[in-house]
Amino acid sequence: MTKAAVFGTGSWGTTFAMILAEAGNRTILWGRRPELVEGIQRAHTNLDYLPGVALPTSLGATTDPAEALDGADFVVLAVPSQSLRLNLAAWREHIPRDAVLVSLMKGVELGTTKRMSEVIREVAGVPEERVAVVSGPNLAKEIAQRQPAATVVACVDEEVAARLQAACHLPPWFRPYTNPDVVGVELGGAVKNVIALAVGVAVGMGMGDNVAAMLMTRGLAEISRLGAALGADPHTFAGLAGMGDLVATCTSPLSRNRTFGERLGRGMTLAEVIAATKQTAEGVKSCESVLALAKKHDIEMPITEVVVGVVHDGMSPSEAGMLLMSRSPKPERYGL
Ligand SMILES: NC(=O)c1ccc[n+]([C@@H]2O[C@H](COP(=O)([O-])OP(=O)(O)OC[C@H]3O[C@@H](n4cnc5c(N)ncnc54)[C@H](O)[C@@H]3O)[C@@H](O)[C@H]2O)c1
Ligand SMILES: O=P(O)(O)OC[C@H](O)CO
Repeated sequence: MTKAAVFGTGSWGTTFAMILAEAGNRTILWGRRPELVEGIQRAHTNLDYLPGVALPTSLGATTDPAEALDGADFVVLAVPSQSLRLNLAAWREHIPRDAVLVSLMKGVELGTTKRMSEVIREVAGVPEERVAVVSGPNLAKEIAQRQPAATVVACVDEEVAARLQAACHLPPWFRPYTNPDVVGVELGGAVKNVIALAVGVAVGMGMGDNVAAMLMTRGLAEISRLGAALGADPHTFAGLAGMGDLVATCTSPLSRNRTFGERLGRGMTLAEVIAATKQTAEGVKSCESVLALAKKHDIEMPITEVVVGVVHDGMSPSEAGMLLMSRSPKPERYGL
């Protein structure tokens, strides 16, 4: 039987572990906090991240990385992006030689501007054929409540992608598609969080659907421009990991990124919003690394730029709106 070790007992790590367990894989969750791990083992609940959700009784949990990794075929990583490097360095000695490392994370590393699959390859010392990414319109809470969802499993090795697809295919609940375009799938997931912050700010300011549609569409243009510079397949951005995830995240009140932006748009200070945010809103940190990555490749990302301004540099939401709307007029496909 295939074994999956899932690192991170947050909302998505736990939900994806539920899928893997119910799809018939021997699945174990690694978590930092003994009381949370004990709740999963004994009461089959994760009260902090998925209250009211009954976890499969077959789903194991441990605080010991060596126990989680022993005999694992898939090592699934679902910790906050900025913590991956340090965590993985502590786990790597226990990772089985042939295991496939799977990123569920949607961020870009600060400082290095590396995507999560790049960090994994570097820290674990594994070739790209053994690194996969899962990304798509996957709001964890909806999936944990057993609403249907689809996702994308990306790996340059199509046989590995197909194996992971089979491992997490759970009809009629969870439907994974494969895609060899790791760069595009990963970028779609990371950059949509930045655009969701922008949409949230606009919603918080009382703006309507025209503004949200404008930001989403021009946001997709930013994602596509950056993707083209990094060698992604442009078709990926029209798919689930591109437009699909952008729409889900920018329109759902369940999105932590959109909610974060909405609070800023309503006039809360950054410190107040951070204090009110209990879970990971990756775009808050990744907006800076995405912008740095864009600058490295000489790509214009005006929405990302004002998100960095509002979140980190004291720019007011109305100033950000003014800046975007006062840019020189251009053909729609400018820069694409
Ligand atoms: N929640 C979703 O709907 C969803 C869906 C798809 C992808 N993702 C992505 O999955 C990743 C994980 O998100 P999540 O929603 O599960 O986050 P979460 O905020 O719900 O949980 C984060 C988990 O990481 C742990 N953690 C926090 N800091 C840590 C550290 N320094 N070292 C180790 N563990 C640490 C927390 O205790 C918690 O278990 C993110 O990159 C997110 O963008 C989330
Ligand atoms: O809650 P968010 O904003 O982190 O978004 C969650 C998922 O990435 C949606 O696919």
